Amino acid sequence: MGVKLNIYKTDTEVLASLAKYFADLAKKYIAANDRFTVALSGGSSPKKLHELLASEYRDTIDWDKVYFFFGDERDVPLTDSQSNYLMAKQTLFDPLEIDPSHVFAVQTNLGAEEAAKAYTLNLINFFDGHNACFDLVILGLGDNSHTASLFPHTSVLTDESASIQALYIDEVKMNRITFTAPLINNAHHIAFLVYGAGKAEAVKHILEDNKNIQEYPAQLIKGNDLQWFLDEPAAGKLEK
Ligand SMILES: O=C(O)[C@H](O)[C@@H](O)[C@H](O)[C@H](O)COP(=O)(O)O
Repeated sequence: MGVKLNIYKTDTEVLASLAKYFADLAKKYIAANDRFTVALSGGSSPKKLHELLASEYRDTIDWDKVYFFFGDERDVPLTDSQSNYLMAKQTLFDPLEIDPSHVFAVQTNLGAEEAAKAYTLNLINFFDGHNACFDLVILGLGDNSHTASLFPHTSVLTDESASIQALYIDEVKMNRITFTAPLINNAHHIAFLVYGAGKAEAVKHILEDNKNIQEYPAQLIKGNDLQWFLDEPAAGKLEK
């Protein structure tokens, strides 16, 4: 399957569509495998998605069979306002009273390098030694065309291993722990959640410009089912 663009007039419609997609996949995989594995995105865009899932889908998804991971994390305490884990805890895990044993936070208390190694072991254990294959990976997009913590001109962009890497990102002046592109691309389904005119340039770079992964890292993301959930402002620079 190729890339599917789901473009809506407003961010509210984008979020509603992705929430339904999430719910449909959850039901499908829970019915098939008795579990649904999802890697969440950080940043601010997913907050409203989480809140929508925790409210509109509280009673329609068997949340006790959903297992949560993080496509990337900042090297800060899990209580820090910059923590992707804390954002998800506040907007999704706490409202839904998710069993903490079903949430795999990056153990940043170990330090970035050790946290990446520990996370890799967690994935090996969870996926019984097989290459981690998430049912769904949700991604955001930075206005500089990064996704997860795959930032322009960083060493992780050419890492061909399906793994978790820790690296210092000069652009944000902090260590990050991130899935590599091959690990993301192993997923059954990948969904970009991007809204707002500020992302329009980056969306065009990723979807229409010539291949240049150092400048536009999100071009690395490929998959069997790769879907973009966009509002019209974010899609505003695409060829009509
Ligand atoms: O840890 C992170 O920051 C995210 O994983 C990152 O890749 C994010 O998705 C983009 O930076 C977009 O962030 P916004 O949604 O806040 O624009």
